Order: sequence, then C-alpha cells, then structure tokens
Amino acid sequence: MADNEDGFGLFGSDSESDNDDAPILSTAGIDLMKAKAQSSSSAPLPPSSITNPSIHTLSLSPPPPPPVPLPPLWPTPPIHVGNIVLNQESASYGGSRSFTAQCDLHPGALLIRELPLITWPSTQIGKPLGIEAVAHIITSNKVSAFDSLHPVNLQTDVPQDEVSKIQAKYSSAISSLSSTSSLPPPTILRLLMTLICNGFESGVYGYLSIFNHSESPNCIKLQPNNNDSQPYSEVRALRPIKEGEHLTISYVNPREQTFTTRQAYFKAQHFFDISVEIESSNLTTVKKYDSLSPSGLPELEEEAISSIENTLNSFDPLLSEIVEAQKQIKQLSTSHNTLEAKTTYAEKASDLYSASIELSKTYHERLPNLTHHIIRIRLLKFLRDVSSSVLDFSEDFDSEVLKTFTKSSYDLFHLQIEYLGEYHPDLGTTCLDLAEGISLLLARDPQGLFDLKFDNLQSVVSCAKFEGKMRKMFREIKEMHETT
Ligand SMILES: C[S@@+](CC[C@H](N)C(=O)[O-])C[C@H]1O[C@@H](n2cnc3c(N)ncnc32)[C@H](O)[C@@H]1O
Repeated sequence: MADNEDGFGLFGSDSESDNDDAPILSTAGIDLMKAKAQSSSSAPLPPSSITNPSIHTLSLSPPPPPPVPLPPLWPTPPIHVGNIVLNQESASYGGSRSFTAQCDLHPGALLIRELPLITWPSTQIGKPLGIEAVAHIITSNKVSAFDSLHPVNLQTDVPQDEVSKIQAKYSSAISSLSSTSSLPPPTILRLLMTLICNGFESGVYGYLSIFNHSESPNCIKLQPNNNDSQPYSEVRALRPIKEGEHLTISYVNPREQTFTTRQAYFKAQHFFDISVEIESSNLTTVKKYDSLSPSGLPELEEEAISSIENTLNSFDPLLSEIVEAQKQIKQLSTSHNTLEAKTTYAEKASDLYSASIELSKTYHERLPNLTHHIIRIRLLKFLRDVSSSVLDFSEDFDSEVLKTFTKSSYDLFHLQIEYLGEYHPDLGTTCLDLAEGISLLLARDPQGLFDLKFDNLQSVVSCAKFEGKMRKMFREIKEMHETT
C-alpha cells in the first residue's frame, strides 16, 4: 500500500578508506516516489472538488506566458520546459548557475521534463557512482555531453583543496583509466567531480542538474514513469511560487536525515554548510524538526536520536530487499520455489516488523517529548511501510498490523502536513494509505479503529467522512502533479 520512493541516499562523507578504487559517493539523487499510479480505493471517489481554496483560485489565474527558451547547453533539448529562467551569476552557489521563476507558479506546475544524458548499467544500480561510472561515460561516448555540467572549470568552480583531496584519493584509478581511454587525467578527474555534484540513481541530467539544494525546497524532482524504457525525470513546484523566486529541490533521500547527517553530507559532497541557509533564512520549521536551538538537544537525547537514525539506516536495505522480492513473487506463477520464497520473505518481514515496533518503543521511552522530529517522521514512514509489507504477505486479516499501519499513517499525516507542506506527493501517499487503513478497519474491526483514539473519529460516520476527505486530498495532490 505504501509507495516506493526511488533514488538513493548515499550519505556521509566520502569513505575514509585510502583505497584508490574506493567509490565516490555521488549526490544523493532524489528520484522521488512515483505518485500512486492508480488509487486502489475501495470506496467510490467523490468528485474531486477542491478542498484547498488556494488551488481553486490559482486555476482561475491568467494563463502563464510562453516559456523563455533555454540556452542549448546539452545535445538534446528537454521534453518539456516550463516557466523557468536560467541565471548564470548566482554567486552563492557553486557553479554560479540557478533557476528562478519566470512568473507566479501554482503547486504542481511542471518546470522541466527531460531524459537523462546517460543511464547506468544494471551492475551500477544501488552502488555509489565512482570510477566505473566514469568508464561507462567514456565507453558510451558521452564525455562531451558532460562539458556543461558543474564543475565546468575545475580551477574556478570548486574549492581547490577539495579537488586535491579527490585527486589524491583516486590517483591510481584516474591514471589507469587515463591510459586505457587516452583521455588526460584532468578530464577524468572533472568527470568524477561532475558525478559527485550531479549523479542520480536514474542517471545524470542536463538542465535538471541546475536546480540548487534548499533545506526548505519549493520544488521536487520526480521520476513518474521509471518502468518505461525511457525513464524521464521532471521537476514540479511544491507550493505557490512568486515570480523571480529561486527554484530549489532537496538533494537528500530519504529526506528525513538529521541535521548532523545532512550537514556532514553537504560539507563533504557539495562543499557548503547548510546551516548558512537555515540561519540566514530563519527556517523555523526546519529548526523545529531538527530541534535546532542554541542550546540544542540534551546529550542523552542527541545520542538516542543518532542511534535510532543508525538503526533505521540498517533497516532500510532489509525492507528494500523484502519489497523487491514481493514484486518478483507477485510476477511469478505459483510454484514450489515461489511458495518457498514467499515463506522466507514473509518471515523476514515479520521479524523486521517486530524490530521496528521495538524501535518505536525505544523512541517513546528515550524521547517522550520529541513528538516533532525529523527522525520520528522517518520512523513512522518505516513502520507504515513494513506493516504494509507484512499485510501484503498475510493470507488472513491481521488487525494488529493493520492498526499499526493506520496509526503510523495518521501520525505521519499530521507531521508531514507541517513539515512538507500541503501539496507534497509524500503527503498524498499518506492520505491514501490512511484512507485505506480506515476503510479496512471499518469493514473488519471497527472497535479496533475506535480504540486508536483518533481525534473526533469515534463513530462509523465520522470515520467514513474522514476517509472520504483523505481520498479527496490524495486525488487533488495526485492530479496537481500530473498536469502538463
Ligand atoms: C547539481 S549542481 C547545482 C547547479 C550548480 N549551481 C551549477 O552552477 O551548475 C550541485 C552543486 O551546486 C552547488 N549548490 C547547490 N545547492 C547549493 C546551496 N544551497 N548552497 C551552495 N551551493 C550549492 C554545489 O556546488 C553543488 O555541488
């Protein structure tokens, strides 16, 4: 029931290993969740009237002006260009380029849609982008397509001490690739740096790579159709945007990493300090959800947060493996092997579910007052996703797990609407999951639903109404991000 976010979050500083072939961590690309392709609603969807008046009025606003043509920086033009302006003198951003809004933009406005300059071979997927990825660029004859990618000029576009660090770390890999490809070492080094700054799991993009990062982004990078042979990516507005505003995305995936983890990642990988933006723009929601204040968190709480984040980092690949296996098993016909695989993975899912319930108890014991924290959002997302996995495997109705799924979706809804804003596709997914959970519990265990003590949801009628509202919000957010 929960969606899969796509992309990879390779975090933390470059590996400390002095192994020349040690992979370079690449930008944690955000090929964000594919909005649910179909709403698996059981209840008939009400006509999608607008619950958010702001969208309603926006749809009455004057039609946008024709987009301004972008300079031809890459061999192939984008599939779609929206109302964005390319600026070349944004001094405070490495590479000095940025996009701003050509006019007022409504939530969901499509800003760019483009195919990747290059996609990776299956051997690369899930692995950090490093020297093998550079070799793939060379053998695919795409070196010149990377000419306009940041850093265009190694001498001026990136701090020289960072360049020397990369140079020293990968010198033997660079010289051996240089001798086999007859490309000079500085060219190889620059290609490595372009991967650090622009690499996504789904590939490397042209114009899409000019969106800078923000701790409070007003846009989102999506990969809605990654099943097609030509998986394009696109960037859409995440909220109403004023003409001239700087257009930014979030580079980190999952989004819910602690400030400490994010700050270390951006310093090591992109050579800037996120606290500059957080302080200068006084991002109060970011500060609240990171408990950033001059005094910070008490040491014991800081420790608890960090250990819960590390545990979730270790749980993520386990869940990804289970979800991937589930997809395969669904596609295979029922055979002895499939049944065996199903039993194995159902057990793994159930063990992971129990471990995440324990982790949730630890959170409440050690951080009783930290109801609004970015790691609580991540923990709730994990609880929802692992419950969804267990439910997908179970042959009969499992009320306890369904209550966990519904409760975590309910708590998530209230945090995401504040932290991500009312138009974010993640919130849309949570709305649908919450509607599904309520609908199933209403049908099979209404008392179990009432025992969850959701605000003002103690009767069948109020629950059914709330379910309908959630489905409407899901439909509106989904439609907003499907307009062209
Ligand atoms: C994908 S590129 C973004 C486009 C880039 N500004 C250009 O001129 O092509 C990523 C690089 O831009 C810079 N950058 C992105 N977001 C930034 C921010 N919030 N503050 C400072 N530099 C940023 C960093 O150098 C980062 O490695």
